[in-house]
Amino acid sequence: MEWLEAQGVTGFGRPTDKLSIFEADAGQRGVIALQAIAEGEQLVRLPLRLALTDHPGDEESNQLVYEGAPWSVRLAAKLLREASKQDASPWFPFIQALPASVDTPLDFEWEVLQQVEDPFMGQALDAAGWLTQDAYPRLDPSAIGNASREEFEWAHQVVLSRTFGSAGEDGGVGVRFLMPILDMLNHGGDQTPLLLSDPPMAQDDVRWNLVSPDANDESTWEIVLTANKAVEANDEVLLSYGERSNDEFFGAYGFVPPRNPHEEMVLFGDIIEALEWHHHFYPPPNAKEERVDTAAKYEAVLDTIKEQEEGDLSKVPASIKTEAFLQDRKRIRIGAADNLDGRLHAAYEGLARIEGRGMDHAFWAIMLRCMELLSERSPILTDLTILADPARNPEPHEQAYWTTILQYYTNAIRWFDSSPFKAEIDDLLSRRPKVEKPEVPSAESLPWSSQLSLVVTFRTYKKMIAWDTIIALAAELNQVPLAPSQQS
Ligand SMILES: C[S@@+](CC[C@H](N)C(=O)[O-])C[C@H]1O[C@@H](n2cnc3c(N)ncnc32)[C@H](O)[C@@H]1O
Repeated sequence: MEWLEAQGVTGFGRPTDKLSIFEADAGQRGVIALQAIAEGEQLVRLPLRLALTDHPGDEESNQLVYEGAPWSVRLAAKLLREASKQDASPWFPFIQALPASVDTPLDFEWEVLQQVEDPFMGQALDAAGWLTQDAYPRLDPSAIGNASREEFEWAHQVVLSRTFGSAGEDGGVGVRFLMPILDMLNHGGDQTPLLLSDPPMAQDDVRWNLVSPDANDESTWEIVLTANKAVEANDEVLLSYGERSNDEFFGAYGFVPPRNPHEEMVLFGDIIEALEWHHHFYPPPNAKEERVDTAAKYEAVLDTIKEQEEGDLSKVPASIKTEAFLQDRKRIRIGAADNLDGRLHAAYEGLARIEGRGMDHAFWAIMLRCMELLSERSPILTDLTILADPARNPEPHEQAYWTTILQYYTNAIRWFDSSPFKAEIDDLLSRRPKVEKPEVPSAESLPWSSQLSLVVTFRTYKKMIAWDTIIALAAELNQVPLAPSQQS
């Protein structure tokens, strides 16, 4: 605290200030209001020079770190260089306050990670693990203060779970930085009351802004923390880490926010995979059609989508268009609240038009894909039963939530099973080629742990998204009288 005061930080940690750090049982820390706070109150001022930064123009990093290293590797290397200087580093008190370990899925047990069930999350975790493995031997010891592999892994996880980014001039990310105090705030984002498609409420209490009274004099720049709403004394103060899907919160930060309306599920790796899948399940209605004619139809649809993609991409700031971003953007997702990827809908509608199928075909096809993905995972009702089990989930609010949700999806699935869609979908799914898969033990048979609880929660939200899409599309197709009631 003395260090913060000496650095010119105001509004934090002294007995008269309104905010302070608290530590929970498991060693997790957060920020608490010591007194009532009014909406709009400016709470903390942090001089920008306190930030440990990385940006493409950082000469020291450009010299020491290998070319093409991702920002997270560069910032982790910088953190380790400062750590190695011990108390000769101006950031030493900050570095000492960083968590000794960061519990993210990168360190989870193998049996637990096998329960994730989402192949795209699995790939993302493999890629994140590989990035650390690949980076360490490529870094000269002088770039990382002679850190060991374990120390580098720690620094990389610290960076992934605690970095903030300023807005860049082109609308992308400008400078990425680690900032004392700001990094003690836990996430409170948008949250829905029950289903992911329900209207959300924002849970964050504060926001940060970069203020630059004199644009030419960086020594005057500050990060200012301001209250978004009134906060009562003794309440935890939360900051939104942004509108992200659970993949990012789970993969980089090691938690799953409750009822996140920005949750998504990947249906296909890219639009080509989506078209190949379509061709398998919905071969051309005219059996005599030549292969070349079919190929031409698919190519016409693909060209239209690619043109649209290129148009959309041209509006994206250059600083955002990293290789990882472009790869991720190819993925075809569904979100909460009937949120379909426009490319998928346009592609399937385009094919329906060319092939003379009904215009509701796209909805049928997407519903089928959701069912297929669900059929490859453990049943949602089993997961919900686990999460609603008081022996596994003793927290009363959570248990009550999962019990209500279990009831809702029990009704929803009963409703779907008696709908006209069920037989047709089952028939289509029975035509899938059989794929041999390795046997994975059920989650129920594994010892219950906080890691397993997190993984089961993560995969359950994915299944909720898929079921919500099926229900919304079925209602849209209007062949059934009513969507299931939310009441039990
Ligand atoms: C920026 S730090 C926040 C401070 C951190 N709690 C600490 O003890 O140093 C981000 C980490 O805090 C935890 N965290 C933040 N928000 C959370 C939330 N809403 N639920 C659970 N854990 C959260 C996660 O471990 C995450 O990796």
